[in-house]
Amino acid sequence: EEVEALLSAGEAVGFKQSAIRNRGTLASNDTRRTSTSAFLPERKPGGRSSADADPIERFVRRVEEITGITRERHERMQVVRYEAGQFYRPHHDSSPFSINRSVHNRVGAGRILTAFLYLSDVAEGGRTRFPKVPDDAARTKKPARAPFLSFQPRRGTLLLWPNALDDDPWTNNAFAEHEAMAVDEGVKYGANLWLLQYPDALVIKSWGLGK
Ligand SMILES: O=C(O)CCC(=O)C(=O)O
Ligand SMILES: [Fe+2]
Repeated sequence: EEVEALLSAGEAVGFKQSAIRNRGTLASNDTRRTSTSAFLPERKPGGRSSADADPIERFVRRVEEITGITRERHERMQVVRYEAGQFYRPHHDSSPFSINRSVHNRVGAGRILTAFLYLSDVAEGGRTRFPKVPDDAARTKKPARAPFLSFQPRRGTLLLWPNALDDDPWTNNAFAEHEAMAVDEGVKYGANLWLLQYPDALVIKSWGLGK
């Protein structure tokens, strides 16, 4: 039900060519990311709807419980869509924050955790792969293949990973680099919920996403 609700919310907003940040400025048509995406409306901290009536509300509460990070520090959810052949090359979800730590004005900065929910099964391709994390189990089974950690999308499965270092939240965890491999067949959907070091209000404002 949560998956269905997130898919319809994405459809309602409409999927657009995903933008990507290049040294702080937004660039679409980037060859590193060919998928489309939709940012869902902000979930107001004061405006908690009933979890019984709102499956997205149930999902958000579960993420709050699991991570201990409440919605003031959630970015707007982003639903992503990949058709066959589409991908997102290796990247880090959190921007480097060294330019001016005192002003939280760069979108994508301070994304300390990523919660990524698969909204569809993908039969072939479309894996989420962490090219800096050796996967010893996979290497033992298939020495020639899959030496790095990767996941096949399964509808309803949540991946949660740390983008920052525990003892220095402004420094990127290099192992958190990841990519969405090209989908071979079918359509892949997922939802990003980025959990922030600071409340999201300033980010939304500076990126022009808010009212
Ligand atoms: O689609 C995936 O498997 C990962 C998506 C992703 O990395 C992102 O949207 O930042
Ligand atoms: Fe990502």
